[in-house]
Amino acid sequence: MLAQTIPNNDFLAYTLSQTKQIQPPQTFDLPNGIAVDVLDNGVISFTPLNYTKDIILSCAIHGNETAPIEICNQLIDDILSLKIELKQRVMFIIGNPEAILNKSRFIDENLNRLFSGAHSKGQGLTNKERHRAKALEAHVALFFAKNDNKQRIHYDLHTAIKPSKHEKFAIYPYRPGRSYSAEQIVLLGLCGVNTILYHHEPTTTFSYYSSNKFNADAFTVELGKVMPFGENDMQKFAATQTTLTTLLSETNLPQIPFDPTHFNLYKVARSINKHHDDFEFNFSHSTENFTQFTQGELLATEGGQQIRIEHDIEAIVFPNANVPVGQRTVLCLIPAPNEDVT
Ligand SMILES: O=C(O)CCC(=O)N[C@@H](CCC(=O)O)C(=O)O
Ligand SMILES: [Zn+2]
Repeated sequence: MLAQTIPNNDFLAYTLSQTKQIQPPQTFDLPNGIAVDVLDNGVISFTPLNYTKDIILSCAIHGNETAPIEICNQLIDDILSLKIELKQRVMFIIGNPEAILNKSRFIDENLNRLFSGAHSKGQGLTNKERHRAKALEAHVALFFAKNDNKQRIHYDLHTAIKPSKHEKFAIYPYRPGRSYSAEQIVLLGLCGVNTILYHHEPTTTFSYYSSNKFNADAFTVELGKVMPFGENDMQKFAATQTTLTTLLSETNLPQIPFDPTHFNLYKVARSINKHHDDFEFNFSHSTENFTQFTQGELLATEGGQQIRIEHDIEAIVFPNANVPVGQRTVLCLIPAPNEDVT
């Protein structure tokens, strides 16, 4: 039965084989009593009899970010083949299967700019990413709706286009009125993620959607640099894989106090959006994420205007001039050692 449903327990291969002809939702039980629901193409949930957390692990919101896909597919295989004794309810999402097949970040539009209803604004539901964003929002809403007394967690796993001075880092979505979670930052640290960026405003990303709409402990987690399938050094992700396994298979997590000196803590000072087609950075294409600039330095030009560094020192992340007008070209960061973490 199981072998027929997901051959070789390879959910990625199964998902990629289904992009043209999507099967209706399927439900079955594992021999250890875990209920498995294949809810949509690339969406699968596992429900143990008793649990305390509702966890979402998503990957391939950008189709060419392969390491997170390999990590999630391995975790799914480990659950299906009973190597992991699952103690928490979990839903895995392979975000954009068609972009995976196309080996590209997206097909028509950046999926991670289409959440919190952005899919239906402006031009409306006119392409596959817009439909997918709407469908994924519904899956998240249904998954989290089942319980309102469990801890909700969503790690949206990515890899970055540029190399980074801090290889692994997480974006903590804007959450006014809620302190940051020490337990979660410590857990990210165990994943090898020792750099945190506190976002300063609402966004249309997947992690912000889960954080804002469902009070989830949600993060965009950047695990390294984008590589094609077969070129990821999986040793670099061993701590992440082990810690996510612990998250899924333990009832109680290790109690480690949060020590801010173990982390690089930044907050977003500003997000620089593109206003003109001629937007250009004043630094080389090979500049790494977290490169620092000093006050007054010229960062970029567009429409005859100069954009300069405003604070004493700002570090940049995700520079990308090749985005549509209106979208983010870069985030400028300043140190944030004293945010409210409890
Ligand atoms: O390396 C890059 O330029 C982009 C990597 C990436 O996909 N990052 C996410 C961050 C989302 C967030 O700000 O939470 C994205 O740009 O969608
Ligand atoms: Zn990404």
